[in-house]
Amino acid sequence: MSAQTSPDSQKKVAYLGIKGAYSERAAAQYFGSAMEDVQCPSFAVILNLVENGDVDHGILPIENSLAGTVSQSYELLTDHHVKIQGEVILKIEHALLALPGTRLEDLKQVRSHPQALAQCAAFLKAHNLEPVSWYNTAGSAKDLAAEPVSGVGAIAGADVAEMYGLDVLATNIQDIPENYTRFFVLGQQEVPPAENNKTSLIFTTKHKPGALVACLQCFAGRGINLTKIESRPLRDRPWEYIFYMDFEGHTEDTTFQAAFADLQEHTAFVRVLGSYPAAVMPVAEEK
Ligand SMILES: O=C(O)C(=O)C[C@]1(C(=O)O)C=C[C@@H](O)C=C1
Repeated sequence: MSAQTSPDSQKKVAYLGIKGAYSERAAAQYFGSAMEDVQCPSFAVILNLVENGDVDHGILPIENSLAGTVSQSYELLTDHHVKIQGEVILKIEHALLALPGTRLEDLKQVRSHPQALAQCAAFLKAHNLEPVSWYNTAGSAKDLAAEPVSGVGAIAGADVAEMYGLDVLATNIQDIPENYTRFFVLGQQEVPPAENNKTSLIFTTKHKPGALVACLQCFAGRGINLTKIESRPLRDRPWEYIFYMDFEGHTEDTTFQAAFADLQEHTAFVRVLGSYPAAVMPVAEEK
């Protein structure tokens, strides 16, 4: 982990990887220049830093429109007491990078973050390339440049090639051109309502027939829109599940408060992960 020095007024923001990583771009999209980078080797380090107040914010990828949920992120949000304060949606366009002079047909292996490898599965298969997991997209490019290995490429954003002295062999190699990752902005405190809010919460049901329907009805019956639902196994209770849900609204809205009070009657455990301003989808660039 390394922090780059900057004026005191700037927010310390922890993200996975190094300059050029998608998490760094998401952070820059959200905070602009008011940010001091705290580069982290894993998502777990980010959560620890935020929870202990060692940074102001953390950036955590939560789901990708192609590869789905980043399950480790949900597990970390369950285990750590932090608040979701915002969300960012970033368009992800992957490129295949390699050591200068390498041709596509020279490559046998490609390194990248598992999420990026999953998003480019069709390209890798079509070119008979073996995916190799790396801690971060930009990190896989930097490490390849620092310790060159022939026959190995890296998947990262195309502009990362220039940063670390690599060639771009192919661009837009994700399975579907419209590829987006949603990130949470984490902090320690709740944030006040903005114009369009969302609230994320986790709960377990009372494990009886209709329990989940009753939970959903607390919100549906009050006209509160559900925007995401996800279930994960409870690690210590096989075949029981924890539910992650995102709703439109803020915990300070009276309707939301009524729904939440009702929900507490139907759940064995419930926790609000945070209310935050909803992100806007990036506008498609003119071709
Ligand atoms: O490796 C990176 O650059 C990251 O920021 C991580 C991450 C992820 O875990 O989803 C972020 C966005 C992309 O979807 C691929 C990788």
